Amino acid sequence: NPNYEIAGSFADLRQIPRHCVTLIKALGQGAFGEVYEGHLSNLPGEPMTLSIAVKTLPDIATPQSQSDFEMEALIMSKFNHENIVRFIGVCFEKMPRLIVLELLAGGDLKTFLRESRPRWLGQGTVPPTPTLRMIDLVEMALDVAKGCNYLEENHFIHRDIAARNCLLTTKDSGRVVKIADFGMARDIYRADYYRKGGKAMLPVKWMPPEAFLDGIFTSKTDVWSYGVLLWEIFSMGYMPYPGRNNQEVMQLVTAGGRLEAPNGCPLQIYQLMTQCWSTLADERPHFSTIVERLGYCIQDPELSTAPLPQLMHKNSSS
Ligand SMILES: CN1CCN(c2ccc(C(=O)Nc3n[nH]c4c3C=[N+](C(=O)[C@H](O)c3ccccc3)C4)cc2)CC1
Repeated sequence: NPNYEIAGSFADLRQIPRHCVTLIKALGQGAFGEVYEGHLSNLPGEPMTLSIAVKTLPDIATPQSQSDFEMEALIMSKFNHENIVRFIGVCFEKMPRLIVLELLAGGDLKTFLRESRPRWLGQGTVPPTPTLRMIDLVEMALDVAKGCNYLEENHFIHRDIAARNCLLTTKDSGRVVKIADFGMARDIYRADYYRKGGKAMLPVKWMPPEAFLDGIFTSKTDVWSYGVLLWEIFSMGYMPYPGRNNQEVMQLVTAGGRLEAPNGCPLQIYQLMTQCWSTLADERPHFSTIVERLGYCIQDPELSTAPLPQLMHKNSSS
């Protein structure tokens, strides 16, 4: 499994002195402990104070989750790409242990999409905030595709590409989307996601048949998941296969069923999604092809200037 090529030990991780890190406020509940916004200052040779994100491991963590935590840091420290969250360093000298990462202040992609739906204000949809345009959606899709292409080039299988695992630098225009969670790849690396609750925990709605039937994972697995992420983006943050549970989705997909085109989705985007969902893994495009095709979409004036369809219902739960 190519992911085992992650060599190096934890000693290689950049250690940051604890006094350089100041926690400001909680950003959200991580899988381990809290994720905080913070400041990094007084680093030798670095006069500036940096805004950072800090993942903490609670003192009461088990030895297993301590090594999970270290493994996640080791994985992220290997990457160097503008569409993957930057690893800055670790503070393992005392509890709580900290992983210091680039701050992405816009929050996660799924929440952003749902918040960006034109709002329903009685007699019609009047967007109080400038709503997104089609080109914004294509640019966000292209950001994630570039990050995925980097992972594919480096023979790294992510295993959990989904809008919930991507973060934005800002909600405003000029936003950049980055892949920011490597928890699934880490669990598999430690070969113990069964410890984590096994099948019930698997992101079935983002997985191809060979993955949920036979446990086969390759970069073509990530391509299938990326197709579902594309569907998430162009549906403005819907849960895929609305109204169906994991079991029903597995039956539907193995029988050849696929997600339908989101309302108003450009044809060439939906065609790209369906190619990502080819039953035969080898028929799914490489991420380099996906990057190229989305690049053309951005150049297409027809598509990129199209307004988003006014979703004619409230911000429903789906
Ligand atoms: C009004 N809104 C409310 C929400 N708000 C936020 C909400 C969450 C965040 C946030 O978690 N930012 C992060 N920056 N860097 C990392 C982050 C998380 N990381 C992690 O590693 C986390 O584990 C992670 C990874 C992927 C997705 C979620 C969480 C690394 C920022 C703004 C903006 C303003």
